[in-house]
Amino acid sequence: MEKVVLVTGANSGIGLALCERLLSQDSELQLCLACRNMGRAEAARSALLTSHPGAHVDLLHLDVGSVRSVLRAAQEVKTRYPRVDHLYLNAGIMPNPQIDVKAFFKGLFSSNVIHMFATAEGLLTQKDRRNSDGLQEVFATNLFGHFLLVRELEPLLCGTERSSQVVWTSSSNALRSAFSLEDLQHGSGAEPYSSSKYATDLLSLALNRHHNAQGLFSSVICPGLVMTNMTYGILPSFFWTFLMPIMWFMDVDDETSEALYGGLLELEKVIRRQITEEPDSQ
Ligand SMILES: NC(=O)C1=CN([C@@H]2O[C@H](COP(=O)(O)OP(=O)(O)OC[C@H]3O[C@@H](n4cnc5c(N)ncnc54)[C@H](OP(=O)(O)O)[C@@H]3O)[C@@H](O)[C@H]2O)C=CC1
Ligand SMILES: CC(C)CCC[C@@H](C)[C@H]1CC[C@H]2C3=C(CC[C@]12C)[C@@]1(C)CCC(=O)C[C@@H]1CC3
Repeated sequence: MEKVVLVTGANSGIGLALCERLLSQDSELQLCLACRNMGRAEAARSALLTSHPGAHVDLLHLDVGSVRSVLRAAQEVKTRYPRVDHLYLNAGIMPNPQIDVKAFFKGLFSSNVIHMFATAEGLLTQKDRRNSDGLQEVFATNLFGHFLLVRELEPLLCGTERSSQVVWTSSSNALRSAFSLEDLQHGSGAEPYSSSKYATDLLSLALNRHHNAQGLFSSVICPGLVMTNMTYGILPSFFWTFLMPIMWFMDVDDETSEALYGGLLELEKVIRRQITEEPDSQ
């Protein structure tokens, strides 16, 4: 049976790249691009069909920052599909980002430099505002609209014979220090993005607690630093050209992960030898 996969914010950046990858891995799936800007959604669909002719790619209008739009879109999904196998909650915004240049140069010469480049902690603030539903826009878009979508699609995600996966695009910029239960929407702080991403991580945990028994499994991913409209909104592209080599230099993960892999293979050899040489104690 064809898998039904729905991706929010699928018309650009990470969402569109994800759709490309999904179709490369399974050309049979029914892919639904859930987007706010339908012009860009059409263009994304054409691009996907050019690289994957014959693929099944649908469009759905969804503004995750609007409660009415989420309810309407969820209703539409229920009429179109019998279930949703994978739900990628990827749409996100970081409005009016400001960089604290002083903190950046201070961090550059501190022992905290890698952490600063990896998480942007202490570097970034945003200017948020209330939307027409009376919610803080970053919270509404990055978290609450998606929460509502999951709630509305529960019948298609839970209780079916197969399990379903909900995957959130979170961030290394998810900061506990930015989040408060007393101010869920981060109306009074200057780090709504970090707060919304930390809340995303918490919500994913809670969804597992509430829904694993019904076959819904939630997880978060952090894509690292990716050049998209979001990052080009933080600094203009020529800046990134200069910064990228430093970013690669800072990225120790590949090397460390390879070293870990090698270490584990060595340990595996030792352990295997040990259990074949030692008599079973039981
Ligand atoms: N780039 C990076 O380095 C990182 C990004 N992320 C996360 O990745 C996700 C994707 O961002 P990225 O690809 O970088 O940036 P882009 O700006 O390229 O993509 C954001 C996507 O979200 C959509 N979107 C924004 N607001 C809404 C809305 N109200 N309703 C529906 N869709 C909406 C945009 O569509 P539209 O055309 O309508 O604007 C666009 O498709 C975000 O959640 C972001 O926080 C996480 C870590 C790092
Ligand atoms: C002042 C300038 C010369 C240099 C500033 C560097 C910063 C622009 C970047 C350093 C770490 C980056 C980062 C992000 C944005 C750009 C930096 C702050 C993200 C917050 C982008 C979106 C995410 O979700 C996570 C990223 C973490 C690292």
